[in-house]
Amino acid sequence: MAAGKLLVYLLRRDLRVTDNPILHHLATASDHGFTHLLPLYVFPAHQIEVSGFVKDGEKSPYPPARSRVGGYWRCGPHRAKFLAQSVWELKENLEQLGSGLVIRVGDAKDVLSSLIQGLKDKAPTVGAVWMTEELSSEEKDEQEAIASVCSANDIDFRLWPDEKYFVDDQDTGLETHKELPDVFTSYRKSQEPLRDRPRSVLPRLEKSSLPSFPSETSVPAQHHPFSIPRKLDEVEQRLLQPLGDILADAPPYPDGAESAHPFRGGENQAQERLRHLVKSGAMTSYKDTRNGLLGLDFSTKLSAYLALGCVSARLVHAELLKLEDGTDAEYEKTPGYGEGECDGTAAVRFELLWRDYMRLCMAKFGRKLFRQSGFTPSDKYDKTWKTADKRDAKRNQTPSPDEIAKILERFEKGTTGMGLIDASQRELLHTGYTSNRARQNSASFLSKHLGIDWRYGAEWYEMMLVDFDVSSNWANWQYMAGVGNDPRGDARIFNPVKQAFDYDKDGSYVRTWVPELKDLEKPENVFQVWTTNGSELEQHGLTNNIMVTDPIKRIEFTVDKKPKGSRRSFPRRRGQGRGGRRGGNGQGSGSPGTAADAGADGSAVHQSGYHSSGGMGQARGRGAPRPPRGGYQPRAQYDAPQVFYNNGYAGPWSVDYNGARGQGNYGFFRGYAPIHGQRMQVPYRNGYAQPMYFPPPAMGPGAP
Ligand SMILES: Cc1cc2nc3c(=O)[nH]c(=O)nc-3n(C[C@H](O)[C@H](O)[C@H](O)COP(=O)(O)OP(=O)(O)OC[C@H]3O[C@@H](n4cnc5c(N)ncnc54)[C@H](O)[C@@H]3O)c2cc1C
Repeated sequence: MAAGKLLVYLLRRDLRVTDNPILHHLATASDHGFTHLLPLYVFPAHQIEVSGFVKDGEKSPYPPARSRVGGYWRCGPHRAKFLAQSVWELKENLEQLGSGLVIRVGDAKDVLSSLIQGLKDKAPTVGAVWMTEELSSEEKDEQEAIASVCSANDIDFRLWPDEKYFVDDQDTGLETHKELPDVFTSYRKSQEPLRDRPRSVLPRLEKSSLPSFPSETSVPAQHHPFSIPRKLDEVEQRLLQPLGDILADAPPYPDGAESAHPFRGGENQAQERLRHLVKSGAMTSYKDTRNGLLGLDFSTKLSAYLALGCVSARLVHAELLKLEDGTDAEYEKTPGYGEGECDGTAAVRFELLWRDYMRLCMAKFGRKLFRQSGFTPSDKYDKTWKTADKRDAKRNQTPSPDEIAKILERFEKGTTGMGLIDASQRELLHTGYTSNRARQNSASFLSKHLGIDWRYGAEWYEMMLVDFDVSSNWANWQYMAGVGNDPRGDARIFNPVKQAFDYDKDGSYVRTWVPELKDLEKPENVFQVWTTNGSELEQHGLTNNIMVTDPIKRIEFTVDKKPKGSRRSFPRRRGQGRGGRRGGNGQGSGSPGTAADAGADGSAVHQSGYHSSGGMGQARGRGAPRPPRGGYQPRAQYDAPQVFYNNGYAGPWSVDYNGARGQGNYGFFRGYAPIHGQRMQVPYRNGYAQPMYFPPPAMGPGAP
């Protein structure tokens, strides 16, 4: 090996050669002084189980990579695979540039120490270690550990800013992270217009422009007791093998169900996906489709690539600019070509800013990201969570810790009896992905409806999500659990039945992922199977199904009021006309439970809670929930809640959203919400459920 100076570039979540500041610097600066470059990726033993790489007869020196609260694997099979593919593609791309990638497993500081020792007194010697800075606590600890290894060996260490985000850290206007507003809207306003914010993408690297890759024989082998296979499928297999069955008796993959995220990892795949999204018009229509639940293109599915740094947010922005400015003939036929920013592309930027914001919150609040009380200041925190851990449970916790453990298992498997939640959980289990809408509902269900420690959910997601990202996941869970930076806190609760009616009108999504329910006639039964009448249950072999006999939560969803201005039923109809489909559904005057529970206004009042406990134990609100201000806000306004309804607030509560939203829609949203309960009324006409209109009747089909 030639004499010289070697730079070790330790990659983590910057798995790309395009728009990579470190590689760009090495390829273009003439004064960095390195003759050799050793790009290094380490599968980190504390975050991903690496015992599959241990040689026969040996034992891993590292503890199992399990989560703290729920004891789950920290990285499940979907992300492990996607990560391996991304690392492999990075290796191939570096090789195409005339460089390479060394892949190792273990603790990064152990790997680095062993490399430094192995290269000691050889040429080239290790002159420096560089890595991209991350702001999460574990990654910061790792950075410090690497820095101390370097310092002990008299080696330079440098952290580079992480440039995979939308607005560059230097351009946010924040002097320190402490200045970050606690409300997203304030931060957003400080950054608008978003289209002007991102920096340009760095130029593509020329072949052979990087310092030489050291000869293979000079690079010390993986440290004991691990061995690294040379083929991608073997690496994948070693990562997956220790994980075993994630859940015993998990529902099988449903026949015919198609993953919304069938994508392979890697930066080429990311760029291909990005170009497809722009060319197909999916970016143009994003604002209208982003709340979809089934299919590939209702949303971008770029999250997993963004999380691993296979693509930078500014590259996404740059591709949108080509469409908006009409500067790339490839997009000539795409709607919106050359017409500037449209609602769809603006909404994508908006979401990318959310991602930035979650990361900045993490920087601001540090380890509070993982705290049960979240970002909430201790003096304002008064919650009690239900737990499966006997040591942590309050005395007389109801349900008991053992019962909570069973409830959690059913939540994870998707057998709660709440259709939307079960579909989402099964989709997640089988594919590693579930939509933002479904995630919000699942998180709200676990934390607010069931009152279970939200960290179980966050850890479960950490294991299962293909796109897990520490700040996006944990801060979104906090947000949904009411301990994060949602200004509405406890007042924002998603009703999964109403949400299902809104976003899965005919139940296609639930039918796809919970196939036991696919032949049920009425969506309301699909959304809560226990509401189905006895003969239909029997007909479909569901009579003894646990989702019927013991639903974890019952939400009374009454169908007994006329909507204002509504004229027709849900847009997609199967079978006969209105009367045949909606009639006699048992949800109106004859719905199960409603007659017995009829309240003063003739509609249902239902004590909703655990099937066995009859209470949520969450009557600790900080004031009555407010209706949204400023009229109906479509999702693109984002800060406006989709659903408000009571959860444990004392006293009768009556809100007329007609007035509040100013558009005359959603008039069904009124009445009393009992303590520990929710009661919703969907529009009801001639005995049939009516649609919840969007757009509002003033513009849509229900307009007078
Ligand atoms: C409980 C919960 C957990 C979540 N966990 C993660 C996670 O671990 N990793 C992750 O990337 N996202 C997470 N999200 C945010 C969001 O659900 C996903 O980013 C999105 O569903 C990914 O699909 P997509 O790429 O098609 O998103 P799109 O709708 O196409 O959005 C474009 C991009 O914007 C970003 N984005 C969108 N919504 C959000 C958001 N609410 N917060 C932060 N970034 C957002 C993502 O990078 C996404 O790829 C979570 C949301 C909730 C409610």
